[in-house]
Amino acid sequence: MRYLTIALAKGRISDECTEMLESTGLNCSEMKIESRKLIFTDEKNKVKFILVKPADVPTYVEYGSSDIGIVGKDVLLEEARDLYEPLDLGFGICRMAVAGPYNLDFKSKKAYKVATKFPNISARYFSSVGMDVKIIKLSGSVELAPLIGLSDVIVDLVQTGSTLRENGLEIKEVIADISARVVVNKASMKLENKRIIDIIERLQSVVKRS
Ligand SMILES: Nc1ncnc2c1ncn2[C@@H]1O[C@H](COP(=O)(O)OP(=O)(O)OP(=O)(O)O)[C@@H](O)[C@H]1O
Ligand SMILES: O=P(O)(O)OC[C@H]1O[C@H](OP(=O)(O)OP(=O)(O)O)[C@H](O)[C@@H]1O
Repeated sequence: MRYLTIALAKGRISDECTEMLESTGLNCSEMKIESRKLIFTDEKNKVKFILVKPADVPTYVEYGSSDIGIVGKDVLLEEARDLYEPLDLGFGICRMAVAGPYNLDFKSKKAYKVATKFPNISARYFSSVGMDVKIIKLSGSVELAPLIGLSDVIVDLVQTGSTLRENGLEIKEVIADISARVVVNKASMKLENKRIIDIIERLQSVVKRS
């Protein structure tokens, strides 16, 4: 039996990911130990886990280097890869939103400058509402951009709203609800259907219980 490979997003969602996988009976406990190791093997279940940057999870899965991936919906919307997305895991919950200063009249629909880590999501959203915008790609601390005149608004993730509030910004429009999702390579779903469906069903039963 060949190993199935599961790509996990490093960072914010990785702990909840490993906990959920562990509660399905898979063994990835080694991943919780602080180390620089990026690949882990569950010999009993013939599964390998790889730890990659969130934005790279869809790439590994689309090319078949991983059969399964677990990653935020924000990354899936931004990367728009050709994958199956069979399951919402119900954690990593936040929203993708347009935000700007309290005094900005967003409804005036003028030609805004938009700072964001998500240029594709932003371009699609503003085109769908018929607004002509200039998109400025940043890598983080996006809330800073309107404060120092780099942009008029931002498109970013909002969870508690603290980052917006503490920088004098508010949500103008919500673009999408975000949470961690399971994705599957299309060929793997055919070739390893039974094993992959088994993992999805086990994850699904843990999601229902939580
Ligand atoms: N404030 C937040 N609240 C809840 N979930 C979030 C929040 N910010 C990000 N996420 C979710 O967690 C995932 C990982 O976020 P994380 O901050 O670890 O990575 P990143 O900063 O997007 O990636 P990179 O390390 O490449 O910069 C995101 O893709 C998103 O789905
Ligand atoms: O609504 P909140 O609970 O304040 O969370 C939202 C913040 O969390 C994320 O940033 P992150 O911490 O990943 O840092 P970043 O700016 O480097 O992306 C996101 O980009 C927001 O800035």
